Amino acid sequence: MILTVTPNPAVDHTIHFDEPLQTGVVHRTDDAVFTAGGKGINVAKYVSALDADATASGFLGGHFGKFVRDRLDADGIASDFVTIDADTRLNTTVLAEDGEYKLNHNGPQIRPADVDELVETAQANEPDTLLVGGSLPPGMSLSDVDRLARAGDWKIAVDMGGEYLAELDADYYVCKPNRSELAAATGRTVETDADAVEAAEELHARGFEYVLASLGADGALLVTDDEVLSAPALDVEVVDTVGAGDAVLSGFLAAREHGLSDADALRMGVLTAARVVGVAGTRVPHLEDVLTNETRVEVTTVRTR
Ligand SMILES: O=P(O)(O)OC[C@@]1(O)O[C@H](CO)[C@@H](O)[C@@H]1O
Repeated sequence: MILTVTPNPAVDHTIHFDEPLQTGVVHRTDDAVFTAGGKGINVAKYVSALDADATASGFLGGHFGKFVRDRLDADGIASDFVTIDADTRLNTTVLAEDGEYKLNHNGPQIRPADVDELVETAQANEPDTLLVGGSLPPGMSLSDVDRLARAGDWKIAVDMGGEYLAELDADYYVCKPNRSELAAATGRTVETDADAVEAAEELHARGFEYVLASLGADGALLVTDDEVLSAPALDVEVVDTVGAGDAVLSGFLAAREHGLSDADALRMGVLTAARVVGVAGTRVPHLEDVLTNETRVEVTTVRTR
């Protein structure tokens, strides 16, 4: 079972305008979607849709926390959250004619006792893989993530910003940086595919067993102990890119739960992301047939190591 820990969940509010945004103007629309979000929660939703066993955990509080909990229940996603006194946040994505605006709140204050309860919750669930996804709310530090990593006999995956990846200390199974997170984690400039490979290999050398880099329209890379694999992105219509990186990691983790190879896990990541970018916000698209019925993505070996 995969336990996904989202320290900083959110109600994701995705709102669409057919015009460019302007200051001093009231823009109005009928097109708004509210979903339960936060990177770990998205992974729980996508992994469950990929027929792997997942439970969502983390901190929830207030009305938005109740919304997230109720939505997960309604969608049949197992959950085991720590209830906090402060309010879970609301994150807004504005899709306008002039682009995609992402507005994220830093989140509620977490107390040391909340972290203790989270560690106990993780231990009680006895997952074989524990994923920590997304930003850390005020009051929670990277040493708390290392503590979670060491608190049980599980493989630990992280879907966190590059500035976090640079500082983590425990032994990690997999991390999933995007291009800018690769740059932030390594201090390198990451523009070309070759730059991405070198930065991902540097992270692997720092102790991540797998580095799964999501590169948007350029697909994804997987660095393993033995090789560097690459998979192109599918050419699909993009509604928005929210949750795309979470989808790449979800495909990878679900494939590992199903006992698939490294190449198939990378392929499943890219195929899952191709479906997720086609729906608004972090809604879950149809994913059951992702590996069997989809055009096969050709995975190539960039280099053996
Ligand atoms: O502020 P964070 O924790 O870095 O990111 C949170 C978030 O933007 O990421 C998800 C998409 O990946 C959304 O569901 C959510 O709103």
